[in-house]
Amino acid sequence: MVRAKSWILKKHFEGFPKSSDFELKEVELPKIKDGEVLLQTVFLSVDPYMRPYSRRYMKEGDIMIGGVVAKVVESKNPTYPVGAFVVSNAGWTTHFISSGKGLQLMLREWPEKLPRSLALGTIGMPGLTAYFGLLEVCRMKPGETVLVTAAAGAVGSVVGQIAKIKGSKVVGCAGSDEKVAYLKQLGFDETFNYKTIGSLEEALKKASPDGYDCYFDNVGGEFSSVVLNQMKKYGRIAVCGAISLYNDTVEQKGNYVQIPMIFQELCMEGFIVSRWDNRREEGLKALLKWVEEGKIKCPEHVTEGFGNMPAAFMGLLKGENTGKAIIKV
Ligand SMILES: NC(=O)C1=CN([C@@H]2O[C@H](COP(=O)(O)OP(=O)(O)OC[C@H]3O[C@@H](n4cnc5c(N)ncnc54)[C@H](OP(=O)(O)O)[C@@H]3O)[C@@H](O)[C@H]2O)C=CC1
Ligand SMILES: CCCCCC(=O)/C=C/[C@H]1[C@H](O)CC(=O)[C@@H]1CCCCCCC(=O)O
Repeated sequence: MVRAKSWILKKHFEGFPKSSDFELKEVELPKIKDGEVLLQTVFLSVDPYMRPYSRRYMKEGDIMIGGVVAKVVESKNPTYPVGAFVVSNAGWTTHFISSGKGLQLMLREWPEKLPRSLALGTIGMPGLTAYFGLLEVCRMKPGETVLVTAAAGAVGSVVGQIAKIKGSKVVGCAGSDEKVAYLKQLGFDETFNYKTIGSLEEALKKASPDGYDCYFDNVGGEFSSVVLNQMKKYGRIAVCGAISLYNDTVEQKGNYVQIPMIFQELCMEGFIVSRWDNRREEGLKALLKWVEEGKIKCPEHVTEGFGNMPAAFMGLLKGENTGKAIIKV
């Protein structure tokens, strides 16, 4: 018999999450039936969406939502033999039983030398978000100037690197001098620490005096209102995330967007990466190829130990991670 440990949402978050909002529970899993598999989690992901998602879609007592990489340890389903690795939205749990529904076998061509954790980051959901957000929503063209926020994170670091591969100038901002230095190593052309600049308007102007063709928006809020006035004519804004707002208890009142949108004839589009589920394999293969060619580097911030998941999640929301935040069981 296998005992599964799971992190439960004990109390809905009010403002910034607290340790007491989570509870660790242990249950004995039943024997698997025909068609089922028993999986052992190897890596887990913490992502910003878990904060707004929990309020909208979860109830107290539910297992925290999230993606994992897991290994098949018992199988009565020939599609998932013992030893196979899968990606699944199993949530914050060490073991689980599945009928196979929702399991995604890892790419057959996954190279031995690449950490499987990348299937939760650069060669997974965040990498696909960068790929489709930049190429399909921003419709970036060579020679254009791209601005990306939360640039040292899982999505932002890939956006910047794809934009360089595709021949644009990239401006990235992040919340510490170490992160900003790292962006330079990734090949970003201009970078700044948004927490230490005097004036955001001046920092944006200095980085690109002619303005921006594309804005890959990971943070939303006041920051993005300022960016709107620095967009070039016919600029495109991919509204990917709004992490600066996720922990708010009182809704922020921002500037209206219409005037800059009309004068500059901007296109602003929100998106969820699952829109391109039918092109998932194309995106993953492109990302894997760039990683293998050394054109995309894959920073990771790995926390050891399943017991540290709440701390890793809160750390992500505080900006402790450079690259993808991963938990190694
Ligand atoms: N639309 C979609 O389908 C998807 C959207 N997303 C969104 O993309 C964004 C980035 O996600 P992801 O790459 O996984 O996370 P990251 O790895 O970028 O981690 C989050 C980062 O956000 C930054 N941050 C935290 N608080 C603030 C704040 N108040 N203002 C500005 N920055 C802040 C921190 O970096 P720093 O130190 O620089 O502040 C932190 O490291 C999120 O908004 C997320 O919701 C992600 C996946 C799919
Ligand atoms: C205001 C919330 C913005 C969340 C942006 C974000 O980070 C999205 C991440 C998605 C990721 O692809 C994996 C998910 O499950 C996240 C989506 C969560 C909300 C989906 C809602 C879809 C629906 O209601 O149909």
